[in-house]
Amino acid sequence: MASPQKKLQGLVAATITPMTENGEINFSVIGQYVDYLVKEQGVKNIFVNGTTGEGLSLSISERRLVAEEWVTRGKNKLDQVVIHVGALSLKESQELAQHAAEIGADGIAVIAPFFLKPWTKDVLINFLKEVAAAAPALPFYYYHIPALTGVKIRAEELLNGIQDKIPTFQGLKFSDTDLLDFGQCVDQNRQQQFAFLFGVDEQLLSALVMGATGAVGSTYNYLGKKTNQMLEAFERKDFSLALNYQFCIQRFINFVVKLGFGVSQTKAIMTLVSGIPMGPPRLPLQKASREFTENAEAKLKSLDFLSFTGLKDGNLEACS
Ligand SMILES: CC(=O)N[C@@H]([C@@H](O)[C@H](O)[C@H](O)CO)[C@@H](O)CC(=O)C(=O)O
Repeated sequence: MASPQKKLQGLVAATITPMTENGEINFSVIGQYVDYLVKEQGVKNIFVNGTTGEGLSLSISERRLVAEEWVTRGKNKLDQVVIHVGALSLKESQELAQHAAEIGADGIAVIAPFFLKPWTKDVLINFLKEVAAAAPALPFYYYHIPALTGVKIRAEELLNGIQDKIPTFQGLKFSDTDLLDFGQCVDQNRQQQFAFLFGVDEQLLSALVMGATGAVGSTYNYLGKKTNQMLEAFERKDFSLALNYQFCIQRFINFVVKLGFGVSQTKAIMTLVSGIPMGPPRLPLQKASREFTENAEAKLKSLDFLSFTGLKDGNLEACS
């Protein structure tokens, strides 16, 4: 089992769950997917069964199998595999947490239950604590994504004294645009060694300034290399170059957001960029349209984000 002291940092790809055309999980491409992330994108951490992975649309047995496959295929290749084990049922969440520990995952993350919701910090902490206790040797991350869960308890409030209640608490995955809340999470916990993982890829540079120690996101599946260049520029304090990279990434995200962007579109883009078939999403999501994919491809080419395009000369938007 992985050491709880190993801090999760840098880019973490929120993995897609590959599916076949008839909606079954396509386990056969996960090994290839690991190699692609490591070799082509320079991304060595993954976040499995989260939003991008359609974790809440999978059955519990599917989630167990997907987690197992990523851990097995990632062995000696990936640095860390974090499994999202959030569920509406505390029992299911605990089962998944225990399973993650058994298979040798490096950490677990949990979202707030979003149907019958916790309305106060203390109730949410009690839920998270019960899940974390099912995997007492695994680092625990709270996955804050209020726009999707509808649970608006501020992360700053939640983090106040959290390690007294959840000794394995190791960090926050913050998928929200409230940089006041995020900044205060960092500022008020400077004495702790928490990981502060930002989850809004198009705003990562601002979060780095606020003290983010890493990032979890869908675009790191196919823009990991570009984003790593931004992280390197930031690390070297070349802020102007870092901003160039962020703007370039924003140009792409802004473009696809206007077309309608979500998990289905992420699957289509990843298939296009990596050549690995990600398949359709599961209902209630709908497959991305052909028109979306064609437009996204043209934009990727114009930004020189597709390594095989060879269009450099004509490419006005390409980043430095
Ligand atoms: C709402 C959503 O899906 N947000 C993404 C972002 O990576 C997002 O796709 C990106 O910032 C583009 O908007 C991640 O925060 C989700 C994520 O990390 C996950 O799949 O668990």
